[in-house]
Amino acid sequence: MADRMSTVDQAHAELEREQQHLDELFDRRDSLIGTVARDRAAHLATAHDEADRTTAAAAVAALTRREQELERADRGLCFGRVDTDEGEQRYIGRIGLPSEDEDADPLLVDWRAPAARPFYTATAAQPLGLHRRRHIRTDQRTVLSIDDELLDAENTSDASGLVGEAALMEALDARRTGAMGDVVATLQGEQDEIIRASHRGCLVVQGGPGTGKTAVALHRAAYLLFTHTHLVERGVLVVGPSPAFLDYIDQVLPSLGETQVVATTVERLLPGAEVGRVDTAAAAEVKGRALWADVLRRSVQARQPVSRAIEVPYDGERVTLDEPAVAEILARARAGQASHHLARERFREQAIDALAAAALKRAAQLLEEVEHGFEDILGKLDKSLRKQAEVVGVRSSSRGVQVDGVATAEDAADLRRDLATSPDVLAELDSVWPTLDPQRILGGLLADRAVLAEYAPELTDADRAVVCRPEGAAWSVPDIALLDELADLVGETDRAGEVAADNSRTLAERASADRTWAFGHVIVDEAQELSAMQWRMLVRRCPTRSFTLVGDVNQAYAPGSAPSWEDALASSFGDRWRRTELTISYRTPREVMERTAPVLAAAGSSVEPPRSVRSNDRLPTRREVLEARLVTEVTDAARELSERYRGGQVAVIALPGRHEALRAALGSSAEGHAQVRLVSPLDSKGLEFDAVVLVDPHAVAAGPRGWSSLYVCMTRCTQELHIVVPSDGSITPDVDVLAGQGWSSR
Ligand SMILES: Nc1ncnc2c1ncn2[C@@H]1O[C@H](COP(=O)(O)OP(=O)(O)OP(=O)(O)O)[C@@H](O)[C@H]1O
Repeated sequence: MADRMSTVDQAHAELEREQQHLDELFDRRDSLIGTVARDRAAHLATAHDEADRTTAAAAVAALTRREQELERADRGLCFGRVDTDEGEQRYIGRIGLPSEDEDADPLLVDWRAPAARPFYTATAAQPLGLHRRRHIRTDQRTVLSIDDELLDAENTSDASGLVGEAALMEALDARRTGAMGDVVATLQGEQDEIIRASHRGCLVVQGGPGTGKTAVALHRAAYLLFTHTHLVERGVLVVGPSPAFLDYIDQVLPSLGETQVVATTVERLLPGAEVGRVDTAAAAEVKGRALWADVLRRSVQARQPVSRAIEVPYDGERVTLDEPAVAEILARARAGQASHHLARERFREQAIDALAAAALKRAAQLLEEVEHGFEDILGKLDKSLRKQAEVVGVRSSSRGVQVDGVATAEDAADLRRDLATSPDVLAELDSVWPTLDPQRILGGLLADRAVLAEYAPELTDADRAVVCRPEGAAWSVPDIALLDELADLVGETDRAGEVAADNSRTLAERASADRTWAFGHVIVDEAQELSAMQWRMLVRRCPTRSFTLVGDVNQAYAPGSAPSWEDALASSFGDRWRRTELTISYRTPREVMERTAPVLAAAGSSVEPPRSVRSNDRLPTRREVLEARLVTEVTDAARELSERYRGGQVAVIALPGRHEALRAALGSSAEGHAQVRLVSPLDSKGLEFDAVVLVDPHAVAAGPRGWSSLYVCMTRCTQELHIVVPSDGSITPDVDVLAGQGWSSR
């Protein structure tokens, strides 16, 4: 008893010590916020003119970012400590806090710093110079509990290979809130390795459901921005599968103090193009094929200008360029890899130069004639000559016309400017080389099967039939990648990109407004869903090809999505990518995960589902009911779960055709109970809930990519899965992989 008391006392004393330390950290953080605010005010106060303000802008932006980072760090400011063999204690936190004494060690080490690494990777077998790892659980400024792991060779408690197992299990068992949180306090070794991998080239992270791919991808974004300062300038692009998914992950990066990130879906990447239509699966598959790059190039090439003579009015005279001269200018403008609009811009510049030279030559000729005494021509020239005379050095006076015959550079520049701003000249040049509108080109191409046959001979008649649509119809998600390809071929018309150049705007605003913005790194979640044309679109956003792609080929849903990473990436990355794997499922309990093996096999996969880190003894249930009773049964199950998982999230996953009836019956969730959400299989991708009621799974499996879709639906729960099967539905025994052992009937 005495021993037990002393252990309790000891634990209490440790808790007190950690509380004291946390208080000191918060004091330091608060004082740093004050310093940053004062520094920022000083920068602004000393900026007297525009040039000062421009110089100060970068420093002010950096200070603002630091202030936001400090302010947001109050949840889990410090979450860990490592004790080294040398007797050093190093605290690990969400951000770094320097000591007031510049020569002293930091008070808190940022989780991304190299010095924090052993916290995530040390094991009893490989202690990396540590003898203790401590997880510190806090609520704002209060220490709630501490949990120690001793990293001695005799300690076999980490045989699971998990880091901070107690803290991890507590995090995984917690109620879901509907928003993803960061996992910075409990990152595991295999995740840490991926987060810190080199940012160069393309890294593919394959992992089954719940293995932490999304978590790893987002923490990697934060790590890369912390470690490689050049990325802060260009930002990191995070591409997710749907707006619902972006809402779900919305808070993770801000909680990690990151603002230099643009999170979006692939179809929102093209400024000015809106999606308002859903393609059939067949149309989406055809539109995703890489061959469209050639089809679209041909359709732009067919709109190349044809050489012809140019004639423009200028001060009562006609200035002309003959056809061979225009042909030469066109050829010069087109040389190299320039886009349609960039080449057009060159053409206009050179054509105006040539017209100006022709106008000067014509005026000089006229003046020569004047010098030789053709008074009648003088009369004819009258007003127009006076104007041109200024250009070529003719001075008129009451005593008549004086000619020196030489145009100054300034005169020539004036004439050129006159031509370059003349509406007649611009209209003539436009008619030779008009601007192109990607939306009109694609609209025209998809509206006419004969045109499509001309430009897309690679497609079959059946393919062309499925992609044809009425002119003026709204755009679909796959159309956006085609529009983006066209936008790239035709190039920008005004290259200024006012918003993109406006340094007072956030990086997200500037980058989102500019199709040509080059990001420092791109992270793609659910990357297995992207088509070849969408990959091309993304590669254009990062010319250095610095990518992290996370996904699971076994969860692929998109029509035509590739069966392997090799196939998916061949057209855009060739073999210039490396692959790594996440193997442990943190989300889905073992009891549920085991039931997915036959589904995965039916989906055509040869791999096993990932190993679950948890078991909770709750067998998934299967209830068979008559169709007429199905809505009642689902509603009752959802209500029961909603009460059991108070404060959490329950999902009813059903095909959209069942939503109307289910929504009406489910109504709104009772006060204090778990929120019940009705989602389609597609929308459930990437999300998670405490418990899931899956409606008519055989109908899900019967749809396109059905088994993969069913695999996704079954792996969304952190605690319980219940399936409701209509007993008068069409389950053929040989496909009923949801029967047999491992299911409970209640
Ligand atoms: N190291 C960790 N500590 C605590 N929680 C973790 C950890 N790794 C993952 N998780 C949690 O596990 C769950 C699944 O993670 P995540 O959504 O990143 O998996 P995923 O591989 O993207 O899943 P899916 O492919 O099914 O969408 C999340 O709740 C996440 O917060």
